Amino acid sequence: MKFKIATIPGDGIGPDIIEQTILVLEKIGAKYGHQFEFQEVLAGGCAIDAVGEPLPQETIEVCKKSDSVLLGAVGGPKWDNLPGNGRPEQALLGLRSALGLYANLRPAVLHEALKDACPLKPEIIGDGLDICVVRELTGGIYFGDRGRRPEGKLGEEAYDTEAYSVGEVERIAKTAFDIAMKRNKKVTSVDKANILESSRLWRSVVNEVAKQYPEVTLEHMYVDNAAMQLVRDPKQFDVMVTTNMFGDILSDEASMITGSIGMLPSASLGEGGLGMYEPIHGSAPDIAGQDKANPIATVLSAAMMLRYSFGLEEEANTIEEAVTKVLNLGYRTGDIMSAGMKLVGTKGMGKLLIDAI
Ligand SMILES: NC(=O)c1ccc[n+]([C@@H]2O[C@H](COP(=O)([O-])OP(=O)(O)OC[C@H]3O[C@@H](n4cnc5c(N)ncnc54)[C@H](O)[C@@H]3O)[C@@H](O)[C@H]2O)c1
Ligand SMILES: CC(C)[C@H](C(=O)O)[C@@H](O)C(=O)O
Ligand SMILES: [Mg+2]
Repeated sequence: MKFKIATIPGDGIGPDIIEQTILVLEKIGAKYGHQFEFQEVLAGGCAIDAVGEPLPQETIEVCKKSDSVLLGAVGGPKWDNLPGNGRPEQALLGLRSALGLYANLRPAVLHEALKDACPLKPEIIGDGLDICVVRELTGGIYFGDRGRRPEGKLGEEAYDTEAYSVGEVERIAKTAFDIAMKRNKKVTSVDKANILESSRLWRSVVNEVAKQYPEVTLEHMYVDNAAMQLVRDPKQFDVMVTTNMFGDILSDEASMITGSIGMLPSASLGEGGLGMYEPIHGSAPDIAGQDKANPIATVLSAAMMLRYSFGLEEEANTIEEAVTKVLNLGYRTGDIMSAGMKLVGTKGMGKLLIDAI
């Protein structure tokens, strides 16, 4: 089969990890007889430098005409002093919103071979850890009214607003329950309903949606407690569903369950088949262009693309099995390195994965 993939390397380590992921996809294409057609487009800081804006219209058009989007990362210190709405990170929000990608799936799975890289105690890890964070992605405080008042005057204040509609909560709750039905049938909804009105609405809508899923156990948890419980007893979680900002923070925390933020992939999905796939980490300016970045989170995001956008389950499994195989052989990038293991760079890890496929 033939698939069109828009690629957005972006900034920092983005080009390093996307290069390896494209090579992995090409290998999958050769093995299974698929043709992946890649079209690279600009977004983020590199787009600001090239054309003066973080998200050129052409990028949105190319993404909309593609079968899916593969993104590296955007942002970096070079653009840190730009005003909020001109920053590289706005490209991400613009893409998520323009493509209607309201559901962000962030699976945190600890590979058996990486138990040593996980900072949690062996008795907490037990026989392994596997949590799926379902993050609402096109609403909440990221997209609410914001500004300064009175602008530029003495005593100026700044504000950001969190707002959620019933429909927005309903659809992300359904996504979470559907995923839980295919996993261990437990949903933990994370909010701050002891303070926020938007969270009180969130909680009541999640309770309503839960009635359609009698087999799933629903639990509500305040976000501060959830942050603590993720470290104290992560095994209590199966699917965690939460707001845009809480999901951003909790998924970085959950990434340590996997051993490193360089291991955690994501899929951003909407109503149609078009999805955007990206690692949850950022552009890691401290290691950019040094052949040090772990490409596995991006490679695993490509596996999610094959599964969710293209329906290529076997091909997705092949990528995931290749990751497991290479880790079992003892190869590690710096972020997941531990005693006695073999250190490789971004390119070396990419080559090992391709050979394993
Ligand atoms: N999706 C995205 O494009 C995205 C996500 C998060 C942050 N950002 C942006 O990235 C920039 C840097 O942000 P930050 O430093 O807060 O977060 P970051 O995720 O880029 O880096 C945090 C730490 O994790 C390490 N790290 C991240 N990915 C890694 C990988 N694949 N392999 C090995 N180590 C890795 C980095 O070296 C750094 O020490 C900022 O401009 C931020 O806005 C972009
Ligand atoms: C860079 C930033 C806008 C982005 C977010 O907060 O959504 C990132 O942290 C992520 O997790 O994808
Ligand atoms: Mg984040």
